[in-house]
Amino acid sequence: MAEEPNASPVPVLLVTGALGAGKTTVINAILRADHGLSLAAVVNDFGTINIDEAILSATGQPVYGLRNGCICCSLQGDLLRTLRAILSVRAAPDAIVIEASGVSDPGGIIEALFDPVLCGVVRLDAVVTVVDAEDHDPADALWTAQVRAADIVVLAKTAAVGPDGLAAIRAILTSMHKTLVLVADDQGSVPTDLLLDRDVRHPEAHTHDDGAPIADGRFLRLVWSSSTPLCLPRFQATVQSLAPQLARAKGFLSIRDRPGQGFLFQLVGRRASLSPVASPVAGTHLVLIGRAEVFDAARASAALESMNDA
Ligand SMILES: Nc1nc2c(ncn2[C@@H]2O[C@H](COP(=O)(O)OP(=O)(O)OP(=O)(O)O)[C@@H](O)[C@H]2O)c(=O)[nH]1
Repeated sequence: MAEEPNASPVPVLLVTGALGAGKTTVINAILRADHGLSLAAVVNDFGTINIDEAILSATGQPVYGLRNGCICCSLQGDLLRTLRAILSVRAAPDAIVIEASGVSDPGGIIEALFDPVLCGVVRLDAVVTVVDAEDHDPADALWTAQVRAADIVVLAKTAAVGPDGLAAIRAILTSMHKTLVLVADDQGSVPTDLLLDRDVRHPEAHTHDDGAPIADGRFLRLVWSSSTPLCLPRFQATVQSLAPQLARAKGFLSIRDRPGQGFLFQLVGRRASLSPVASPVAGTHLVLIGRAEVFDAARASAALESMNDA
């Protein structure tokens, strides 16, 4: 592969959901959105004609089609080959969006992404499950598997259901412990700040962005940086105290007891992780996205600052 040995793994957004739920529509909106990132999409139609590939190619971002199979089983080898091809171009994309076919259990794809060859060069960032607000079957095992795998649920076709219908599907998702639920508009648009890495990969764009509203004011973004290496237990305690207010958080950390080693921190839904990164990290740079109704950006910023108190 052509990428530099020390480059950080390219984040992968895995988009899953039932047949016809609205996955391609959502990916189309992600590829077209004004985030300034270069993306590549991998689509997996369960048929011989790759319609999704044709639709998404019109976005101008590179699209790679996997034909006539199902990534979760027979196409795993093809997925690995395709990801390697994407990463072998001179400038690797900022992120890769993979559309699973509607008949896929995302477990197989998630497993494929942890392939020993791939896991140093790509990193599963989030599983996004698109749910048709009008037409869904919570008794269906595949639907349940797709929703259970989700870090983020995107509700599509909500205009077709009234407030009661929306409340009903929200109640089902809440009972499945899905806390991060976004509502797509008719064009499939959702706030890409919650899905993509822009703030972390291009931090210079948001250094003075404390509590800025995003996504029609439903979320607030806080960017916090520090040149002082963090004390890990204090960081963990602070994140734990803030987590109930947060929809998403991520960033690069340097930790006092691990000089020279950078870490990537991720919080999505209820899942938090800290993983070492190959490239060196200068200081700490965090992006927190909180739910506007509960998130106090000033207090969160003060809590983060106090981690550096002697
Ligand atoms: N009215 C309405 N139609 C939608 C919305 N999202 C998707 N659709 C329509 O629903 C149909 C299926 O949408 P796709 O985005 O192709 O769904 P998909 O999940 O990619 O479908 P498969 O790849 O076949 O599994 C298309 O006709 C879309 O135009 C929405 O929010 N509102």
